[in-house]
Amino acid sequence: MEAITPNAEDIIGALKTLIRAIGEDPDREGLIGTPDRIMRMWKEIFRGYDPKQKPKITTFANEEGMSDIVFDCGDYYSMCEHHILPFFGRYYFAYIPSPKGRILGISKVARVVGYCAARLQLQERLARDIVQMLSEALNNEALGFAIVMKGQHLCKTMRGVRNDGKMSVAHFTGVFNLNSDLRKEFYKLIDLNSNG
Ligand SMILES: Nc1nc2c(ncn2[C@@H]2O[C@H](COP(=O)(O)OP(=O)(O)OP(=O)(O)O)[C@@H](O)[C@H]2O)c(=O)[nH]1
Ligand SMILES: [Zn+2]
Repeated sequence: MEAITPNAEDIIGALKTLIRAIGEDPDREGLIGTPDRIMRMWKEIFRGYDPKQKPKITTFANEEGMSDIVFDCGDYYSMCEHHILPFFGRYYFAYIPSPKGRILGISKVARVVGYCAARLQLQERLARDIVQMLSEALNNEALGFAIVMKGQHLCKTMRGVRNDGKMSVAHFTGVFNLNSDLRKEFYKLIDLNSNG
């Protein structure tokens, strides 16, 4: 199917229609700039569709042949594909480099998380997209990846079922799948990094 690339006027017109649909006047002073603002905001929060904004993932030769667990964690913000409402939370990531391969520049994990999250997502798919992109950057030579994503979905808190909206996903590859001791070490690192 051919991609539709509507022009700014069409997008602003569509947003005005939606604003009218909720019973508002898109031409009143407070709302006059809103469609344009949403259009610019979507460019930013959905930059994950733009290949030009794909982060460049710096890697280094693993000169010492290390195969320790490397851990990183941080926050993420994404949008659920069912309701286009935010879900967000903490991610906990680990990998074990190939002793003969390459290692990741560690800030690139957060950059990849941010890029993959900037799409209409499922929390489950987001976890896999992150691992896939980082694994490919290491020529799929790393020994294994682990990721836990905790998330709060506004589509479960501010509407619908209206409960606390918490969801967690854990995804493992390679040695993390094969070795339960490694998974335990990973969960210990999550505990160490969860308080304070
Ligand atoms: N597995 C998964 N489900 C999600 C995610 N984000 C939202 N959902 C769920 O997607 C489902 C969509 O269900 P539908 O029945 O089609 O939509 P709905 O009528 O708005 O459902 P309610 O939220 O129960 O009112 C809901 O159960 C949401 O909670 C996600 O990241 N992963
Ligand atoms: Zn949703």
